[in-house]
Amino acid sequence: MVSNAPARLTVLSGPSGVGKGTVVAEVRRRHPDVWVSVSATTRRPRPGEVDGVHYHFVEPAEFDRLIATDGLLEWAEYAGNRYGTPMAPVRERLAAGSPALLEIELQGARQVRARAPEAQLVFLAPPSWAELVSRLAGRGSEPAAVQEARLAIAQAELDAAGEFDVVVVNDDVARAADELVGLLTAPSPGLVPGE
Ligand SMILES: Nc1ncnc2c1ncn2[C@@H]1O[C@H](COP(=O)(O)OP(=O)(O)OP(=O)(O)O)[C@@H](O)[C@H]1O
Ligand SMILES: Nc1nc2c(ncn2[C@@H]2O[C@H](COP(=O)(O)O)[C@@H](O)[C@H]2O)c(=O)[nH]1
Repeated sequence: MVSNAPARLTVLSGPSGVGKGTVVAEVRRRHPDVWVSVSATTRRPRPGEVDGVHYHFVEPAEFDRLIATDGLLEWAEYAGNRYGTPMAPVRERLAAGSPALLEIELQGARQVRARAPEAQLVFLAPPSWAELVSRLAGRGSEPAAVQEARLAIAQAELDAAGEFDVVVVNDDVARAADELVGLLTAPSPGLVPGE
């Protein structure tokens, strides 16, 4: 199963509210051995989010330090906050021959492509624009102005779907998770980013 798959770095990207976190949670419910990177962010935690589990919640100065010490595989400013993938855990996973999954936005996906061209880039798309708007509003985790900002970014992200190796439509969580599991288990060459 997933734990026996060859080492591969997979990026899951897609607009805010499309369901990336939901689909990854379903994949991990079925396959707890799937390893997902925990990002660093300057965003404040939402209710229920746990430091070190959902994100490493850091102050801007600590994020500056991570950048300055080349501690991030990629990072981006998104809707007023910064987000980045800690480099060391990803390198350790891949060097040990184990796959790694990143759930990140478009700018970060582009940086991974430039730094690790063999990475598999997967775009999660909504079934429609109206459904994306409805999911983001329905989640209710951001005020209306922040939802608007995220939707403005989402337009550009949807336009970039063609840059990805695969597009998975999240019309149904179970079906999208099936597809993602298939991609995570597909054969690929090994890879250690930054080497
Ligand atoms: N296939 C689906 N059908 C209906 N609702 C869904 C589906 N997938 C996810 N959702 C719902 O959409 C909302 C947004 O999902 P989620 O938080 O996983 O999105 P996300 O892409 O991780 O967002 P962000 O990038 O902002 O973190 C949630 O309320 C979730 O329950
Ligand atoms: N470039 C990166 N993007 C990341 C990372 N971790 C998460 N994200 C993406 O940011 C947005 C907003 O996330 P939210 O939790 O505030 O809703 C979303 O698209 C995430 O996928 C990262 O390390 N690098």
